[in-house]
Amino acid sequence: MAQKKPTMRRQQKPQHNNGKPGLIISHYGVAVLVRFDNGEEHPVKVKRNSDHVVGDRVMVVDERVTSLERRNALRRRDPFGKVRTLAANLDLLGIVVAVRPQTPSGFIERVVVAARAADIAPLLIVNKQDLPGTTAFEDQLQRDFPAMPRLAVSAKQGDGLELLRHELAEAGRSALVGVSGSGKSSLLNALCPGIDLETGDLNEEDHGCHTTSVSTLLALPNGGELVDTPGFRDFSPVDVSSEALAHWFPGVMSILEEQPCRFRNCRHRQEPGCRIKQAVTQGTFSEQRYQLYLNTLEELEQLETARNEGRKNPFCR
Ligand SMILES: Nc1nc2c(ncn2[C@@H]2O[C@H](COP(=O)(O)OP(=O)(O)OP(=O)(O)O)[C@@H](O)[C@H]2O)c(=O)[nH]1
Ligand SMILES: [Zn+2]
Repeated sequence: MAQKKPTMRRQQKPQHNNGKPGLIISHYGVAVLVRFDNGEEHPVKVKRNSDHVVGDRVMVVDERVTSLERRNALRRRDPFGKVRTLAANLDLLGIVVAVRPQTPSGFIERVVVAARAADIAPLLIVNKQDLPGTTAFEDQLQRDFPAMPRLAVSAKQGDGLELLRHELAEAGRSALVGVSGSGKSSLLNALCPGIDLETGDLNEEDHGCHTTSVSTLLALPNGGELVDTPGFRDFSPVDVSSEALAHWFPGVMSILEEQPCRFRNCRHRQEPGCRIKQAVTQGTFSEQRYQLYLNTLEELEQLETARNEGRKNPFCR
């Protein structure tokens, strides 16, 4: 069948009314840098609390940015209860940890839950291999997260970077998360020589120190893209239903695959015949991790109750 000829009106429509498709590659708080599909890059103003993030496919019409539908997004609740989107359309999430500064207990578990629930593959990146104490730290990670893919690197000395480059190229689009000072910016600088991201001298007293203020998407020389996000000390997942939590929580499924709980909808609290409670009693699931599971479950249930009652996020201060 002959193709319908485009009308004159369509042909004459000015470019800016049609909108220009692109990708957000940097976020500056009040503006985003968009790489348009024609290769041009321009900053475009956005409202300070707009939900546009790095990795968003966008349409820009008359200097107004509209984010298109996301495949996924990494979101967390900040310490004030506000939901923050960190990046969109990710394939892999690198969780950067190091022997110093210590990653707070539960941080990795909660990031893993958020990543898995958003269909983003988590990868533990153990940085600062050059520091003493790393071997013992790695042994602990192996005991705590036996099923998690893990890579040992040193941004400073270059160890493991070839393998990391390969993983990132294979993955597609990745983001790095980790506590402040774990070395995310240093890793980006090492992987992308010449970008010169600001790195901070570690101040042991100032746990809240931030050296990264802008989130950026970088094209890696060997393939793949990487988003740098600011560091934070806690990671509270938001896009996980309380019912699904156990499914994503590290260490739970391997127990339930051996033998499930008596009740299919068991939340692993006080239900009779609960395999997770049993595993805690037998010492095969740590009491500390179980507490973390219960706390996260409680938080997610509170969020759901508030949502169902049309109330505001109960954690907002
Ligand atoms: N010894 C050693 N120090 C490192 C390594 N990687 C990073 N550092 C140091 O750790 C400190 C923090 O590094 P950054 O790259 O700024 O950490 P960050 O995770 O980006 O921190 P935020 O931007 O605050 O989130 C700096 O003093 C780095 O020089 C490493 O492999 N070995
Ligand atoms: Zn159970």
